[in-house]
Amino acid sequence: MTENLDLFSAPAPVASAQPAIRIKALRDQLNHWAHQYYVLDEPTVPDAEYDRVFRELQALEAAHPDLVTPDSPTQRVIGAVMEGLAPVRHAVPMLSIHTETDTEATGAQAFDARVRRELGLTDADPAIEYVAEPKFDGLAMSLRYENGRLVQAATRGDGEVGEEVTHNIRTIRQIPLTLPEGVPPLLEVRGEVYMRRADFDALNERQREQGGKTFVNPRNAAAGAVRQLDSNITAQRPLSFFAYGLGAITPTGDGGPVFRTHYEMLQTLKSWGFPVAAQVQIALGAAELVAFHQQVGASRDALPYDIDGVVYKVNSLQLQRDLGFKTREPRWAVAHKYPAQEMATKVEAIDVQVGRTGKITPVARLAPVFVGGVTVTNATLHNLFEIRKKGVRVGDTVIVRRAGDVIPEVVGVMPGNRTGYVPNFQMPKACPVCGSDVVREKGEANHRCTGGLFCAAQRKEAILHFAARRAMDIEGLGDKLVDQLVDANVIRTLPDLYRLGLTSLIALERMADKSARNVLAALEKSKQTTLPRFLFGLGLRHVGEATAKDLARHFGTLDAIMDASVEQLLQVNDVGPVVAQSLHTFFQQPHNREVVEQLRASGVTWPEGAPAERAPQILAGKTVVLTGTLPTLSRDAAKDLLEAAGAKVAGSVSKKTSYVVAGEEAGSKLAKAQELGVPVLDEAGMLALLQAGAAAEGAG
Ligand SMILES: NC(=O)c1ccc[n+]([C@@H]2O[C@H](COP(=O)([O-])OP(=O)(O)OC[C@H]3O[C@@H](n4cnc5c(N)ncnc54)[C@H](O)[C@@H]3O)[C@@H](O)[C@H]2O)c1
Ligand SMILES: [Zn+2]
Repeated sequence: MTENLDLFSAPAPVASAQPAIRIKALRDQLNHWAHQYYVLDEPTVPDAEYDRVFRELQALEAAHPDLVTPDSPTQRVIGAVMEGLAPVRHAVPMLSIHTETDTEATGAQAFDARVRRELGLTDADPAIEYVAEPKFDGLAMSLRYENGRLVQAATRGDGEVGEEVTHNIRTIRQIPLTLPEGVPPLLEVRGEVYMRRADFDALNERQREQGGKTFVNPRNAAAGAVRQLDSNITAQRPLSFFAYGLGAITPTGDGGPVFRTHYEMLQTLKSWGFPVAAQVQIALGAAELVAFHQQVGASRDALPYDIDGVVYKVNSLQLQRDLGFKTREPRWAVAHKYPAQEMATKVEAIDVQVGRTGKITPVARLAPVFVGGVTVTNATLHNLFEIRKKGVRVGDTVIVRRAGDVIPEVVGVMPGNRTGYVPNFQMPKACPVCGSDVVREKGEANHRCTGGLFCAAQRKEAILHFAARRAMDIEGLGDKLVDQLVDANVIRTLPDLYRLGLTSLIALERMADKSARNVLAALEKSKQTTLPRFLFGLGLRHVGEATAKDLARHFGTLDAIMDASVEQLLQVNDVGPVVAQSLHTFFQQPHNREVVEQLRASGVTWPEGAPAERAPQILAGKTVVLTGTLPTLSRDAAKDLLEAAGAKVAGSVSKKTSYVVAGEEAGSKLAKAQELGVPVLDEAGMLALLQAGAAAEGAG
């Protein structure tokens, strides 16, 4: 391997000196990589590197035809049969496709010119009709149907002999198991098994969370899934299929050819229930092939699956027969690639980034590399475990993948490129943005900053959460305004919200005087709240509305919660070790306590109660109806308070109603209460009742 890699990094001088030696070295290298790629489903170099070495070998062999041997990778389809899978001899060989490496226009023109020359056409003859298709990045599959039933599915293997994978292919829902009546008695449909990008990302995310093996790319994941011995594993890997051709076929009826053109064949396969890509289209002459290449290239990122190029095929099946085959590829088709989605480059440093929810993501700073159509200088390493598993260290040459709009990631390390000792990457102990402790919870793969409210990286998300309807309910404080406030550095921590003045608001772009006043009024109103809302609003990890209520009921006061030990927190309903530890860590951070104190100092307040066991259930068994708009409390906040005191909050007034709490524009419910003689309270009256009742109960 080391010897191979020396060659890989310093090809030129050897090449000129000893073509025979160089040719042998290149073949060994390609065979080695192909074994990892096709047999082990574990490529160790990007396709672009493989292709580059492949082209070098092709060029050398072209210059020294006497050195060409039939076993050269340029002369045969590479592949093998995995142990445990039965070999299948293909009735019609499954070939490769010649790759046109020229630029957009010249690639298609070169192919068209070659086809015309081989068919003996002159400039006077009309343009040739082609079918242009996406080149799906998966693995080739041959599906054999006898009398309309799927009887065998086989991989390409070395083109002559593939692997039987029928048991696995049956788990793919897109592949019909039976065909409509009237199909040829023997029919081999060929196409590509692939994995959609979203399915691939979800699969890897799942693997990452469970600490399992992640896959380098969708092609690799699909190949691995298809070549399983246990079809239960395949069934858990979401695979898809596109049909693009035929193998053996017995003609129906009169024995004449079943199809005249490739396009007609694809349309028929579609009508029989096979997925055929919507992009497939007829193209007349080189010009339309070029247009197709451009058009599909422009929409490549938007496709839900990876393609590595497009394929041009002569449409007429008669012309295809006339053109025939070379050793490893048909003369009537060519693949025209796009810029690679995986490239090799060097890791110059590893930094960390703090996300909006505090997640700390290690990021590789890269030597700039052109991949997936853009220049990439950063790629995610996901988390510490992924770094360890892949063995990435600073200075390594790594494989970077950028497909679609997905953020670039490091998928692996090129083997054998490290020359000296390089220390392993370590997670920082303190958040690089705010300096708070960085922790990793038990059973979690990700590290997080505990800075929460204090951490600038988490500020926007934290403010939006705090202002949410179910939290502090600050009307008018939405996405755009929060972006503006944080970007202009007007708000750095939550307490800054309550320091907002008219001038600083109006200074913001597109902020009218009226809306500024509304925001200030909403802020003022939000100060009267409840403990569960306040707790929920702090956006503590794992503390949703229900947990916030449980905590408030159990401890009664915020101070009791902040000072609680992990053991004490564990006493609360539904609070497990993870939540207890996370809460405890949060309130141990001086920054977080300070934020809470400042909020209280700016006037945020709530009625505090006693711990749950002695909670004053002064309204136990009473029904209360809320109606109209209260001056300071929102409906939800008032409801929380009443329920905490044991009341049932009902929607309509009846004889059984104990109290009606009425605000402005109370309307018919107020009238009904007066009619039935039910006591009516305003907000102040309600609060007085709750406090007086609590005091009386506490004394008694
Ligand atoms: N990274 C590595 O180590 C490594 C090793 C070996 C090979 N490779 C890669 O494998 C590829 C070489 O493979 P190949 O010789 O199998 O050829 P190929 O994969 O480039 O082309 C032939 C294949 O294209 C597929 N295909 C997709 N869409 C198609 C369509 N519409 N019509 C027909 N066929 C379509 C079929 O599966 C067919 O077998 C190269 O891309 C190479 O980089 C990589
Ligand atoms: Zn931080």
